Amino acid sequence: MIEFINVEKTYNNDVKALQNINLKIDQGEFVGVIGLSGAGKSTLLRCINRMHDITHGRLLVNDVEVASLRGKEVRRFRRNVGMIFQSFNLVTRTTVLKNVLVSFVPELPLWRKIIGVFSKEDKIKALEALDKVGILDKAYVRVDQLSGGQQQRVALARAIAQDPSIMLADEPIASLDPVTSKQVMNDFKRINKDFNMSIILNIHHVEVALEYADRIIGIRAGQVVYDGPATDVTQGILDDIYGNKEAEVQEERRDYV
Ligand SMILES: Nc1ncnc2c1ncn2[C@@H]1O[C@H](COP(=O)(O)OP(=O)(O)OP(=O)(O)O)[C@@H](O)[C@H]1O
Repeated sequence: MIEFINVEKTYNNDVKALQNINLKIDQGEFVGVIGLSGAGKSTLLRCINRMHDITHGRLLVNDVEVASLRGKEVRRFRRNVGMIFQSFNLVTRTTVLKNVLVSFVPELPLWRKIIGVFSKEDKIKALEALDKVGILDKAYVRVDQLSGGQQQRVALARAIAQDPSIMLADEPIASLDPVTSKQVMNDFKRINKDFNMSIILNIHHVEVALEYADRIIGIRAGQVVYDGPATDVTQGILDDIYGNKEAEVQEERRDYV
C-alpha cells in the first residue's frame, strides 16, 4: 500500500508543487493521475520512489517510511518500485536483452559489472520479462532498430524484470501514436491483472486514462481535486480538474458588462 499523509513538496525555488496530499493506494490498483501541465503529477510520482524528497508529512510505501531510507536501502527500495519514462531511457546502440539485463546491475558484484557477465538465471529472468510484454523475438535486436512502441515495451520489460510490486509511469505514451499507445496501455493492464502489480501513471490523454485506469486522481495546483472511480468522472469533474476556460471567460464577460 502507498499512503500519503498530509504530504507537501516545496522545491528549492519555493514552488509548492504538492499541498495537503492524503491518499491511500492499495496493492493491485490501476490509478491514472491527470491534471494540467505543472499541476504536480510528476512530482507526486517521483516522491513515491524517492526521486524527490517530500518536505512535510509522511509517505509510506508497503509500511516503509520513504524519507527514512538511506544509501543502500534506497537502492533496494527502488527495485520494488519500477519506473517508466516518456523517453524510454534505453541504451539504443545495444541489444534489447542487454538493456533488460542492466536492471540487475545494482545487485551484481563489481567484477561482473566490469566484464559484463550475467548469470544464466539473470538471462532467463530477462527473457521471461520480454516474453511477458510480447517481444521475446526481439531479444537480440539492437534497440535503435525498434519502433517507439517496441522500445517502450523494452523499458517495461526492464522494469518488470526486477519483479516490483509497484510500477510508476510518467507519461508513458506521450510520444507514441494512438495505435501503439493502445498496445502499451494494454501491456500495463495485463501486468496489473496478471501480477497484481500496482500501476500509477501520469497521463495527458484523459480519454485513455478513463478507459484503462480503475481509479482517477485529479490534481490541480498541487492539490487533489478528485479521487474516485474512473467510471464516475463527469464533465463537471473534468472542469474542476482542468478548469473550464469557456465558463471562466463567460463569467469575466458578465462581470465586465
Ligand atoms: N526540479 C524542480 N525544481 C523546481 N521546481 C520544479 C521542479 N520540478 C517541477 N517543478 C515545479 O513544480 C510544479 C509541478 O511540476 P510537475 O512537473 O510535478 O507537474 P506536472 O503536472 O507533472 O506537469 P507536466 O504535465 O507538464 O509534466 C511546476 O510548477 C514546476 O515548475
